[in-house]
Formats: sequence, structure tokens, C-alpha cells
Amino acid sequence: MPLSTSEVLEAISRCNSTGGQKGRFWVLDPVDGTLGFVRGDQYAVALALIEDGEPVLGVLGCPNYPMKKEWLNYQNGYREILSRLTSASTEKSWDKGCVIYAKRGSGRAWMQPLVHKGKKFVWPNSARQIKVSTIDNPALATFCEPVEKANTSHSFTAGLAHSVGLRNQPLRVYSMVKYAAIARGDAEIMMKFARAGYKEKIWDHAAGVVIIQEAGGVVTDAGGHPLCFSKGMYLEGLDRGIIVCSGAKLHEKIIKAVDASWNSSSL
Ligand SMILES: Nc1ncnc2c1ncn2[C@@H]1O[C@H](COP(=O)(O)O)[C@@H](OP(=O)(O)O)[C@H]1O
Ligand SMILES: [Mg+2]
Repeated sequence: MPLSTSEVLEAISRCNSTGGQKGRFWVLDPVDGTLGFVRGDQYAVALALIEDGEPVLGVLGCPNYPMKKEWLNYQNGYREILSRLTSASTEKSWDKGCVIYAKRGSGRAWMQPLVHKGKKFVWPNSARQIKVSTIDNPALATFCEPVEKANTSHSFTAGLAHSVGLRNQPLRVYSMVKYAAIARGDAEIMMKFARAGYKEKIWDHAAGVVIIQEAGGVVTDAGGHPLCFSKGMYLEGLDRGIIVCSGAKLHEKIIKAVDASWNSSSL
């Protein structure tokens, strides 16, 4: 039986899990990419179920995911394009927003439109399976990274991109929509190198990790180790940064490039 609004709110307010290696709990980031949200750009509603320290279910609601991948890019003026389109008579046909989800071990990740134009949604309806990109040539690959300079080192990733042979400009996107973009095959790589001392939170990654893995991709820290969701609210022991790739070949190249350039970086 579905829960009422007040029952859902009551359940959310309990929020008493401290995480850890045992047990089952939900991780919710109600607005991931707060800056993207307030700027009318990309943001995500991210939900994951963690069982015995492993994310087993991931759901990403991406209300502003655009029709064209290029419009994800903050610097391409997505907001301006969007406002021009929505102010014109095309508003009704503007098709944006999706929900992406996956269950661990199923080998499948799914995407469906966020809005069903009044139709009752009976799964699978218009849900379709998504897979990561098959591009493994760095010259053809696109990498994503946070928009905010404060959240990652753009100069370090520019150096990595150069040494690996990535030629495309980075796709700078707010929030876990970056994970969604890779799961959908709209980009091949995500890199995030936060400043020393910043501790990544489990709710900023858990849903994305399940979705990427089930869509055929790889998520590790910069040492090539899986992210650890069993030590409470932080990704404890994270080695330098987070690397998400559509496949093992690109992933290996990035990890090697990080090792080669880390000591001479100022991070
Ligand atoms: N100084 C910092 N370095 C790295 N990440 C940070 C940060 N400050 C905040 N963040 C995290 O980065 C998330 C946004 O991701 P991105 O930079 O990829 O758009 C924020 O999620 P919220 O917006 O939910 O707080 C926040 O958890
Ligand atoms: Mg967040």
C-alpha cells in the first residue's frame, strides 16, 4: 500500500542510521547539485539503498536532462537555449527530464521520461534499457567534471586529459547528472579531484555507482579501488579522486595518467 505524504515525511525525519558495515538503509540526496538547481541548470534527486555496506539499488531523477547532450554543458549556455525554446511556442513539445535506475547484479540499467503527460505509468511502458558508450578511443571520448572550481581541480584534469589524448572540451555539469550522462552513453569519463581534506559523502555517489556498474561502466577512486560505502557518511579511505569510465580501457589509461602526474601536481 502506498504511504501517505505525512508517513513519508515522518519516515524521512527519523534519519537515525549512522551507516556502517551491517544492515540496510536508504541514502537520499533530495537536491544534489544545489547550485545547479538554483541556477535553473542541472541537478538530481538521488536515492540509493545500501545493504551491508554495498549500494544495491540506485535511482537518479534528473528533471532538467536535455534532449541533446551538448546542452548539458553549463558553458554552452544551456539555460539560454532552454529559455529561448521554452518562451517560444515549442514549450509543449520540450522533452526534458528523465529517471534512471538500476538494481545491483541485474546487469541492466533503465531510463524513463520523468513526465508521462497524464498517462498512468505501468512499468516498463516507455522505460528503456541504457548502456554506456562503446567509445574507447580517447580522441573521441568526452569527459565530464563539476562546474564549480571549488569542487574539483580543473587544471589537474586538463593535464590528465592532455596526457591521455582526450581532445574534446570537458562537459561541465552540476551534480550526479554526470553519472547519468555516462550511463546513457552521452559521455565516457567523469573525473573529480576535490581539494585535500574534503571528504566525499556517500549520498553524492551511491546511486550513481550502481547505475554505472549495471550499465556496463566502472567507478573507482584514483587508485583503482572501489568506493567504500561501509564506514558511515563519508567515502572513507578515498584515494585522491573519483574516476568513472564507460569501459576498462579508458579507465586504465586515466589511472596511469593520475599516477604519472600526481607528484608534480599541487593537490
Ligand atoms: N569543496 C567541495 N569539494 C568537493 N565537493 C564538494 C565541495 N563542496 C560541496 N561538494 C559536493 O559536491 C556536490 C555537487 O557536485 P558537483 O560539484 O559535481 O556539482 C555537492 O552536492 P550538493 O549540491 O547536494 O550539496 C556537495 O556534496
Ligand atoms: Mg549532493
